[in-house]
Amino acid sequence: MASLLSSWSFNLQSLPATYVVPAEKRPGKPAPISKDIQVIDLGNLNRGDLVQKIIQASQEFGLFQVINHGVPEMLMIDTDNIGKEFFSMATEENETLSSADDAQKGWKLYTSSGSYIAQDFKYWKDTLEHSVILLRLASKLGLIIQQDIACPDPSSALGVGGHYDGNLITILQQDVYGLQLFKDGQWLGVEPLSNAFVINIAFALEVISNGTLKSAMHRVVTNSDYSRTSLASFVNFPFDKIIEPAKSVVSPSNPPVFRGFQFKEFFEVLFSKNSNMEATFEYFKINSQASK
Ligand SMILES: O=C(O)CCC(=O)C(=O)O
Ligand SMILES: [Fe+2]
Repeated sequence: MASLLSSWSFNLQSLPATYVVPAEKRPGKPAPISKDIQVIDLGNLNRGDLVQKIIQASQEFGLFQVINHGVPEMLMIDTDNIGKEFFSMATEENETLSSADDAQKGWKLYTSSGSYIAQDFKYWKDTLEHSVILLRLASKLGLIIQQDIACPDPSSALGVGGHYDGNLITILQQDVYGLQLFKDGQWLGVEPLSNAFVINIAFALEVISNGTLKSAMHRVVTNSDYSRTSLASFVNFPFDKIIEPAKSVVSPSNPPVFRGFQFKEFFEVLFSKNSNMEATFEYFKINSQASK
């Protein structure tokens, strides 16, 4: 395992060349925080209005925030602090925790990208990843804690490059600004709110909704003043689960836009297409004229 960024990157004067993102993918000028991204109060609406609001936000942005979700703010702060504490622990301690058989153990500790994303440059982040299997729901939940260290050159680096998540939805907690959403040709900043979860529509839900709900293209930028910790819970499926447009949403007048596939196939195709998300989406579309 390459050394964790957290162990060597403090007080660097310049960005090491391997972290310099190719010019066309660099963050460029700072994106404004968008006031259009909805913050939905789960405690304040009747169910019908709430469902409408969530559907609308999922169609329009593919990303929204929720407050009054029932998770105590103190617990969210404590969890964030545990993430920070973990990454500030002595390096040797962290690195002896990690080994080649991480996949079998159900957790991984790594720097830069996850294993299925092949990149010729590195992302400015460390990740601790857990895989939790919820047997009763027959689903899988991946929990990751990520840390983007204060970066010597935020305009040339990325915490995570632009991507869509492949799972059902992602539930995310962020403490410092960094998350951005791509919409209508521009990057919009997602406001960090200490009491909110960001909900991200991911590719499998776009497929299940037959393209009605849009998965959100997003990325993470770094900054030079603060380290950023985020916790993301990925609601996943067992790898052999068939993902396809729900029977209740397809009809002769609304034919399926995506073909059915095994969940694991998404990651295989993504890998075979060198992490090109658009090409991966196209691969699963029945008719490539279909809108995205
Ligand atoms: O750190 C974040 O806010 C988002 C991370 C992310 O997009 C991912 O890991 O898929
Ligand atoms: Fe993501």
